[in-house]
Amino acid sequence: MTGQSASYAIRAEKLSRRFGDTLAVQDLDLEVETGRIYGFLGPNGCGKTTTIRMLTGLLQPSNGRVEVLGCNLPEDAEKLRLQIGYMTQKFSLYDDLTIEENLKFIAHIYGLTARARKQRIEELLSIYGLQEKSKQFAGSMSGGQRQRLSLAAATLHKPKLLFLDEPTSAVDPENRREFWEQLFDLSDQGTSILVSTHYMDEAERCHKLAILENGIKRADGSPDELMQQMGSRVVEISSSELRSLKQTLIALPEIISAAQLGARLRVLVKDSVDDPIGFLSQQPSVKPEDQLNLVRPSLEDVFVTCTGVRADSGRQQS
Ligand SMILES: Nc1ncnc2c1ncn2[C@@H]1O[C@H](COP(=O)(O)OP(=O)(O)OP(=O)(O)O)[C@@H](O)[C@H]1O
Repeated sequence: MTGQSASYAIRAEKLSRRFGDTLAVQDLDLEVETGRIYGFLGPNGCGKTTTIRMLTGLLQPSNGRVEVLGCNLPEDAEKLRLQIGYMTQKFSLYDDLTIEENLKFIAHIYGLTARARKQRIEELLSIYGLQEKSKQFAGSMSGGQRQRLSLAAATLHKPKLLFLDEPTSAVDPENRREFWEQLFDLSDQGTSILVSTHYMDEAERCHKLAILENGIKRADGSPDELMQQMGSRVVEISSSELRSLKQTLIALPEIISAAQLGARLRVLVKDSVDDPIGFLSQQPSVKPEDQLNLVRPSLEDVFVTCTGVRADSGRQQS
């Protein structure tokens, strides 16, 4: 790949990976700008981990080209190693070492001198609010603390690029929010971040994201761009007969999905319908007293329009 690579932390062209008969990742083109947070949004099994492993140089692609921080992979994987941080889905630290011992161990691996090690560990314990717990065994920490320790370990060597594979799947909403504040601090300091998730609220925080399904990128862009260009419009219907209304509407070819939200039915209508409210009002199952409103799309609507499934379930939407 040539030109413009300085402004991109990651560039991939036609990246593919096959496992036997399974095409886990298929012809993925990707551009992640330096200093930005880029998300992979998709259900379990859509190829997020496989892609991340190829981008870190840990897994050889079956096809395609990858350039990460100016290194061509897989040839330059060793050169890249010290410049990236990788937080995997599983807690990969030692339960029977304390928080401080875990960080010391990682610092040894990165070859920090005793002085640099002490200074950096103190800094990390403070950034991630772990000073009071530094002598506690990692195995006895809460989900949120483990996650903070994992982030401290992944950033110990101040990597330019950070890969986070579903980093918040085991933590509560408050810890998730705090975790994202820390990611924005890192991004503000110039760190590029690639994060995979199946949470809509997390995806919406990314500067840009790619929606993945069955190893294929269905759409990419900023959350706003994706919502503006989604190819459908959203109508919410308040009615007394939501269950039967839903069944009749989803049988229409113009309707992408209809999902009940409390007392309302959220209906995705294809863009080919000029006047979605007029169209729905004419349906015999919609009663004159029903209330119909055109509403702002959410990222979940984008996801359903692109894939026909919900990101957090993998099930077919109806
Ligand atoms: N080492 C492997 N051998 C065989 N198949 C694999 C291997 N790794 C991944 N796969 C398959 O590739 C597909 C994508 O898996 P991948 O783990 O990348 O998805 P994912 O989106 O990260 O989901 P999850 O969050 O569940 O890990 C799946 O069908 C999976 O079974």
